[in-house]
Amino acid sequence: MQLQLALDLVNIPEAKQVVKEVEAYIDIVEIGTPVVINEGLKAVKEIKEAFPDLLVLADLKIMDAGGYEVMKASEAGADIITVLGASDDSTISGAVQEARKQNKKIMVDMINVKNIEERAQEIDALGVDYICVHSGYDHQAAGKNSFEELNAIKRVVKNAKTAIAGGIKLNTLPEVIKANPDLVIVGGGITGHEDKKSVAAEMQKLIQQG
Ligand SMILES: O=C(CO)[C@H](O)[C@H](O)COP(=O)(O)O
Repeated sequence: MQLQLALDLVNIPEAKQVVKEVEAYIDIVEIGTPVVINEGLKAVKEIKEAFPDLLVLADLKIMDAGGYEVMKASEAGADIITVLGASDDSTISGAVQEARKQNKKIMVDMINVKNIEERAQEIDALGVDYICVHSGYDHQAAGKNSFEELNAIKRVVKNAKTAIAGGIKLNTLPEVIKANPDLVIVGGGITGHEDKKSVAAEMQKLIQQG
């Protein structure tokens, strides 16, 4: 099981500072959608250049033109790029095709997908690398999480790795670990703390203990 740090509410210098603090305890660093909106793919490029040994995920949440957008994120240095599960199969296939050409990986974000098991099965057959259940900020504000959805996709996904994101904190991580996803994505659960290093270290320790 791997740990991904999601950076959403920072500019590029702040992002570099946070990654420097926790890099020993994370496997993947995510340049979140708000960072890409504010700073562009330059944020991906600068983080990859500063931390070449970390995998960098560009959370573009692609909804259309999958091939083209994956190509642009790949040029910026992204190792993994996100596409929305709600998008058309042709968009997801286009993204996968381009990712194969560029030696990159595709994560499908299932945010707001209703028929989660059926859609996860269809998406798994398209050859994506990760399928991620995700309670976005607006769902989190309504007190929701994706723990049940993780169990649901784990029942049907045969090829892709599974991931979970959305409001995961140190106190809820043990429940997530029990469901055994391949990847746990944490944003505010790390970045919201003064001592980010200790929280990331504790999370990595819990993950290693299984
Ligand atoms: O993609 C996102 C929001 O759309 C976030 O990166 C993801 O939800 C993880 O952040 P947090 O742990 O703070 O919820």
